Amino acid sequence: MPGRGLQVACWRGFHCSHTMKYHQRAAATPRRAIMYVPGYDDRKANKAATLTIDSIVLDCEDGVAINKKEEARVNIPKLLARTDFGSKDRFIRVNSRDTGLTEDDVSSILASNNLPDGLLLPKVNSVDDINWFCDLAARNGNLKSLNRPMILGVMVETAIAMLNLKEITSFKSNTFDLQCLIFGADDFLAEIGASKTENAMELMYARQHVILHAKAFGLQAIDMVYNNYKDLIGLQRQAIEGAKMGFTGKQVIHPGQIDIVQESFSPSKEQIEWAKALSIAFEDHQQQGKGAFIFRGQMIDKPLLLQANNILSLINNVNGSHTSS
Ligand SMILES: CC(=O)SCCNC(=O)CCNC(=O)[C@H](O)C(C)(C)COP(=O)(O)OP(=O)(O)OC[C@H]1O[C@@H](n2cnc3c(N)ncnc32)[C@H](O)[C@@H]1OP(=O)(O)O
Ligand SMILES: O=CC(=O)O
Ligand SMILES: [Mg+2]
Repeated sequence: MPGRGLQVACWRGFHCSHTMKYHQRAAATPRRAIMYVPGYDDRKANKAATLTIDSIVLDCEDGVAINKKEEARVNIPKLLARTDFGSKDRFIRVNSRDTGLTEDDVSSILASNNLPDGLLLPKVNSVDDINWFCDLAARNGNLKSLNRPMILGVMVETAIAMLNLKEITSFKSNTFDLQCLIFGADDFLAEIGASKTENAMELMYARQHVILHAKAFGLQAIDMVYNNYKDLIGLQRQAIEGAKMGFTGKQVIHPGQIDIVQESFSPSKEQIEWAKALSIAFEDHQQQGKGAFIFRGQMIDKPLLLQANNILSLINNVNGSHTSS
């Protein structure tokens, strides 16, 4: 798994040191693009295995018709057993609590010896939904066989979830490691009765709200799906916008979206060069006793160093995940 050693170490550190702050627990594993693959669809799963992507989500939820739910939940453990997905993070998205289908998903998927790296819980409305799911999984699943906590991604896609984000993002558990907060924009639009516009201005507040809470609690923030999968220019515009806003990755639905999204969430060569040069200049000026100085025509002080550090740690994580694959 990409960066798995570091990730486990971080988690252990989190539970050993109660003084560690939330913002220090962010996962080192890059999840720039996470792609949904319907859980019953072997052809798409086999295709996904050949692609260069950070994470895949084997889906039991909305990518799967109601009459295919059983097929998906039975097929996914078999897929995990026989398919080499390389260094990709393998998530499973179960059905949400309100559907009454989660219990069957959990007993089929987590009773298997072929567990995924992580689980996505959709349509979470409150921390109670997460506690309910974790209890269910602990009772019915094979989680004790893992020598690490199960990674958890929580999808927020309702108005009430937005109001409850603080308690949702502060969720902690011994068996689950909440790492990602994922914005389900399509369900959110339906819930609030809005229509998607070209520049998605109707979603700006919710997107920022998700980023704010994810970052306050050290979680990865994953941006919305771009449905018009043949429009690569629009995809790139929205992906770059999301990256600039502070999202760490984006959900994708088609292989054609992967490269653009992963590139949009990776620092450019120019940014890396800038960050390295700035770090050196900052250190030199610190030694001269200067907290603020001019670098390439701009005033630099500590916040700019922290921004440069973000770029350097992202590229380290991306490179680390590729060398360990
Ligand atoms: C709001 C939400 O919840 S989003 C999540 C729920 N939605 C989904 O999961 C949708 C996932 N995506 C898909 O099902 C499909 O990409 C569709 C329906 C959008 C388009 O399907 P198609 O028209 O069949 O795609 P297309 O013919 O362009 O596929 C090209 C190749 O990519 C593969 N492919 C397409 N989508 C995927 C995918 N999601 N994962 C893996 N492979 C895929 C196809 O199998 C095909 O490969 P192959 O011919 O070598 O086997
Ligand atoms: O599940 C994703 C969404 O956009 O809704
Ligand atoms: Mg949804």
